[in-house]
Amino acid sequence: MTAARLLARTVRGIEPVVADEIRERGLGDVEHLGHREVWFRHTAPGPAVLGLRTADDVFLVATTVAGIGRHRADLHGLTRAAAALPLRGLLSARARCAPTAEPSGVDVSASFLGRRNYSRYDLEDAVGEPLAAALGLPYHSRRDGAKPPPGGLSWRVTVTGERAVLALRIGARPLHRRSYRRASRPGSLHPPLASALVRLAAPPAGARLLDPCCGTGTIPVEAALAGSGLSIVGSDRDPAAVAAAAANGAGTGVRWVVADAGALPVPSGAVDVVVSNPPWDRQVPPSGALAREPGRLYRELHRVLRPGGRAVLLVPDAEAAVAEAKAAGFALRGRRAVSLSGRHPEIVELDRRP
Ligand SMILES: C[S@@+](CC[C@H](N)C(=O)[O-])C[C@H]1O[C@@H](n2cnc3c(N)ncnc32)[C@H](O)[C@@H]1O
Repeated sequence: MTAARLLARTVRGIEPVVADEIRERGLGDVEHLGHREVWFRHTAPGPAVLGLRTADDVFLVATTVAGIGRHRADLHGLTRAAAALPLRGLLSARARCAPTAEPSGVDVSASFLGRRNYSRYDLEDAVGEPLAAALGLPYHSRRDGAKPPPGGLSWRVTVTGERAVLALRIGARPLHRRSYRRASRPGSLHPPLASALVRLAAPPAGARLLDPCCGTGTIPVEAALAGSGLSIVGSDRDPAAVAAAAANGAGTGVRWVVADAGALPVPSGAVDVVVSNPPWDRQVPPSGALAREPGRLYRELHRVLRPGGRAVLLVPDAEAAVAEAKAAGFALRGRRAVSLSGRHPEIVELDRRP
């Protein structure tokens, strides 16, 4: 049996974390990592691929097409390739992963790097129209900001250099859209990134995990859903944020607390792992003790963590964070830059020195 090629898309900077999750869950053999992409293969992919928590979305690769330059005429090659796709095989592979009702239509989302003499909508139409015709379904263009109705077959075209990749989304909606998200607020963290932070912290089964600036609770909820029987507390100084977190985390067993991260109601050494994205200046400013004295966070984390405990934090200024963490008694284990919505924060991994 020929293996299906799959493509997981994610946040720039956490591709290796996604690759690890794919391997660990036995979802396939990782082939290579690209810009926001992880390519893998599986002989018979099943519904488990939709359980990937660190990916934004997962697709079946339909084909790759060379010779897609910067001229509009170059799109003809893509149109011919889309019209000739072996659709039956693709659709049955998708149905094995995600049994769905009869699709309502076809939609396409495209992206490319570099200057081109066509728009992303031209690219989408070049693929969407022949695909819809071959499938006997209506084509729902995204031109002028139109939103395709739910229940369609969603395709993705990515052009890098002169190579286009055409792929079919497996799930009915993007994986990053979590069904637990009832409440959102400014600064809510992208769930796959929250999940990646938890994986980097690698809490052992039954560990005590704390997010002292939990906002709407994305990190504690992702940690709870990862399912290794953790004992999790999410706290925040803002009661409205804690109420939102409690709504998002209903039924997860996470304990929610209103507290200032500079003076946590937690005994010394009572925490194994801290995972958090502390307040960012422009988005959600620090308040209370953290506004008066930013280094206070690291001293308080050092106090509540047991010796050898770990903190994984997403911070806007890694240089400043690492300096403060070292002064408080942490050792730097690693750091990696990520790109998200035009911003470039860093993940810093810290070990609490004994
Ligand atoms: C970037 S947001 C966290 C977002 C969160 N991860 C989510 O997904 O919603 C930072 C949070 O820090 C909180 N915060 C600001 N100052 C604080 C302090 N002194 N103690 C605890 N929380 C604080 C804010 O209320 C805000 O909810």
